Amino acid sequence: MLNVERLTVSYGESIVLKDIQLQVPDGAIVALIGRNGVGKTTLLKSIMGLLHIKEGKVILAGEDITTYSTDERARRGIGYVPQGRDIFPYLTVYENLVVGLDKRQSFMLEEVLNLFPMLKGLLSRMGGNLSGGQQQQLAIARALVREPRVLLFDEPTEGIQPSVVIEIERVIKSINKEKGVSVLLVEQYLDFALRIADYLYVMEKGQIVLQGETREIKSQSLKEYLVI
Ligand SMILES: Nc1ncnc2c1ncn2[C@@H]1O[C@H](COP(=O)(O)OP(=O)(O)OP(=O)(O)O)[C@@H](O)[C@H]1O
Repeated sequence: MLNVERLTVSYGESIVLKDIQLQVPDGAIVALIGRNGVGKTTLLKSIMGLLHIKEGKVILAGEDITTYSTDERARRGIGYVPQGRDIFPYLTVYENLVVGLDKRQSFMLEEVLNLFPMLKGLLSRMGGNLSGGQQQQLAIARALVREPRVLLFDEPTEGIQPSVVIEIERVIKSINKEKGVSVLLVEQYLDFALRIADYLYVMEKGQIVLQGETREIKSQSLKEYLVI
């Protein structure tokens, strides 16, 4: 579904991603893990077209989208739930969901709200008045209304209480199994990544240092890459 080929990205003179190869197969859940500052967010932003790519390609369903704008990538089916969630604080939950939405997509709203019953009761509440967990669910719902084929999550469990983490896990598994949405998630919460992902990539200093099927990777070797 999504292929990143030999991607190199820099901020000014400093190279932050070096020669990254990563694949999200059709219908798979892939987790990218690694310590703070190794380049995980930079990779998601590069896939989304938010950063200039120095070398390499991003391929979506066989099509080279490397030169496409962020909007064009979104239209072609890449959804993005950024770190910090980017909810509009002075828009209502409903407005946050539909802002910028095409008329064609409005019918998806009902279906998405069924995945998040909690949001149904909050539609007229201001986005800024929601808890962190509610905002995370709103950010996921907002991405889903746009019917992505592949969904990128940047640390969906960060700062979220355990009961909501379970809810988010349920939703991600459900959209993956029932809607066939492929998922790439960046995560520091190792147990969550191990529970949810079919395939894991580990990143260190801008490079992929370990990868494999989740069930085949020893959690001990993962911990070695994650402890400070
Ligand atoms: N806009 C920027 N300008 C310059 N350097 C940046 C910029 N954004 C990030 N960096 C640097 O690039 C490196 C990778 O950052 P990135 O945010 O991608 O890491 P990360 O693995 O997602 O970390 P975290 O888990 O803390 O979000 C870091 O050294 C960071 O300081």
